[in-house]
Amino acid sequence: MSFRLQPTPPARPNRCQLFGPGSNTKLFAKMAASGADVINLDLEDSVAPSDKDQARINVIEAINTIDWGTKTLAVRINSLDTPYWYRDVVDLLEQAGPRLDQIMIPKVGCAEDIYAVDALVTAIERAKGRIKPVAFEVIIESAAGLAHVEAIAAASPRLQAMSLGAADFAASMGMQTTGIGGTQENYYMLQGETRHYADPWHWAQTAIVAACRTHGILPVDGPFGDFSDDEGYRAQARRCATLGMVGKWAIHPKQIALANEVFTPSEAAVAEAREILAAMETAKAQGAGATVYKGRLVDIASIKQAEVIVAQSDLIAGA
Ligand SMILES: CC(C)(COP(=O)(O)OP(=O)(O)OC[C@H]1O[C@@H](n2cnc3c(N)ncnc32)[C@H](O)[C@@H]1OP(=O)(O)O)[C@@H](O)C(=O)NCCC(=O)NCCSC(=O)C[C@H](O)C(=O)O
Ligand SMILES: [Mg+2]
Repeated sequence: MSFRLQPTPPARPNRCQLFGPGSNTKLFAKMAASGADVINLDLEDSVAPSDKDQARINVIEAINTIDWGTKTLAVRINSLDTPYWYRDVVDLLEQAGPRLDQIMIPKVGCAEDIYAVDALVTAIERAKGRIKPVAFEVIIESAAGLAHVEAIAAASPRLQAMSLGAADFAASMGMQTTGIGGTQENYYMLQGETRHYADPWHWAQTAIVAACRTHGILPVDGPFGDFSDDEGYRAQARRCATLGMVGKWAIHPKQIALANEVFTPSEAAVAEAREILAAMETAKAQGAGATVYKGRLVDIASIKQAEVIVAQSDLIAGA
């Protein structure tokens, strides 16, 4: 371990991020009443170019007038290769009230993208006397984004969360698929006649988790497009939770409960983690750094592992 301690990410629940197009005002109240921890009002790819201006107006009005409870409230702006993004930032920062928590920056390719948005946001906050600094979340969804993921994670103290955007990522990488997340038909190894399916998103997710954990940011998995496939969503979410991600997007309300279920540690997992902590307390009192729990080794590293589970559970219980 480096002598530098690993920073802790923001202590807020981020199990499910529910998306809705900024052009579809009928969804806003339903999103506010949902069980999602984070709301992402979208100005980007779910909004047609002809609707961009109106969507921006809708979103600002919704931020200022709807009761969003204790949810983290975020807006996905347009990407830096479009003519829309600066107007998104200016209007949001000038016209949306303090209830706006976060701006999500899509298609980030390098740390300088964050620097550019940070400079604009900082200038407007100073000019307008905004007290609460707006946080950032970013989407890694291009080859460049993944190649520069660690520098991006280090780019601004505003950065709180980072997601993998499977659709744009697949396109940027030239992947032969139109699926958004999940199992891919041609990604398998052959053993005799049997196909063993592997996970083509795994390496990108792992790189994101490592960058996030290095810099105290919440790692999140992005969309799962087939919202008729609950078990497919669950399977991908479980793999992400196992890898260290804290949550996943929902692009339809039926995915919210699935995300909350997977990213809330089960009672059994929490009970086991507490038993490991107790076993290690007993071991330490006897001068031992390792002991046996249910027939397997537990040692000082097991304390940290168990503390991760207990901390996740406490965070959600206290939210
Ligand atoms: C996908 C949808 C267009 C489907 O909408 P719809 O046909 O209306 O679905 P249903 O009829 O099944 O809806 C049932 C009820 O649920 C409400 N609803 C639907 N969607 C939402 C929502 N997002 N939030 C809250 N409530 C919602 C309907 O109004 C129905 O209500 P009721 O009539 O009262 O029963 C639609 O779900 C949708 O627009 N989803 C969000 C799409 C989106 O935001 N996409 C952007 C994120 S994904 C992305 O950008 C890719 C990423 O960047 C990458 O690169 O990977
Ligand atoms: Mg995208």
